[in-house]
Amino acid sequence: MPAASLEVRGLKAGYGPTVVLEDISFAVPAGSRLAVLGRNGMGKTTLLSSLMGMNRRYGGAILLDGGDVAALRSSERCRRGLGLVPQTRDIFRSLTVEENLLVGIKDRSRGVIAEAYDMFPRLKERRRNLGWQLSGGEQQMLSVARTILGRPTVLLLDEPLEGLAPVICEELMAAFTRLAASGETTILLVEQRLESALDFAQSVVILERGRIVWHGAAHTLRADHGLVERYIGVGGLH
Ligand SMILES: Nc1ncnc2c1ncn2[C@@H]1O[C@H](COP(=O)(O)OP(=O)(O)OP(=O)(O)O)[C@@H](O)[C@H]1O
Repeated sequence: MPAASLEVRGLKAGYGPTVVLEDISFAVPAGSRLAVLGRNGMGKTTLLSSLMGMNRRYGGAILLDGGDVAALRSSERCRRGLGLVPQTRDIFRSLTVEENLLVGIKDRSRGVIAEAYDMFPRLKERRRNLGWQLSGGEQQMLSVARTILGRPTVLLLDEPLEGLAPVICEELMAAFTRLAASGETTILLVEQRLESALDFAQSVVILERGRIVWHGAAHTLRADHGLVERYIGVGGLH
């Protein structure tokens, strides 16, 4: 399946009675790469979980290739092509790498696991290891690989580089870039490492207190240190 477009219109969402996101609107063309930036606690994770239908929505539309999925439950949104790699790296710690991948293949044949091993050869070497025996970087690769085996047409990545060594970050970013280049997945990346996010993304939205305060091209943000200091913090770019 080719990548899908994503359009969010007037999304208002939060947790129980607490409204976190207000009036969120943006569009991501099919096959493109968007970075979602902002300081801690500004609503980035809430945005991704709201797109997946994992918390409360008060209003607004979420259009996947033009079809509104906002009223659908999470499992149905997954079936329609949304895939999330959560910040918590949710792998099964007591299952092997291969067993974790089998969970991700949905109704496809076991052979597709080779795709995950092509993407991250390290996982093949460790295929009989249990989840808890993996390093943080390997756990993240497994979490990403498992989501990708579900063939998402829009992939949501929540701070995939958090706490990882630079060499592992490079390996992950290279894999995301290859994935984006395949034309099969539109990618939304939430990331604190600004340089990596701007190297990867074509466009950017910046969240502040649950609202979009800036939306534009990655190269425009990179060139505007004043903007970076204002919304992301001093030292964001080197
Ligand atoms: N389960 C929850 N119940 C109530 N409020 C929550 C819940 N999770 C997050 N929030 C609140 O929502 C706001 C946005 O949090 P969120 O985690 O989306 O921000 P973030 O930009 O992803 O931050 P970080 O970079 O620290 O992960 C914060 O004020 C937070 O306290």
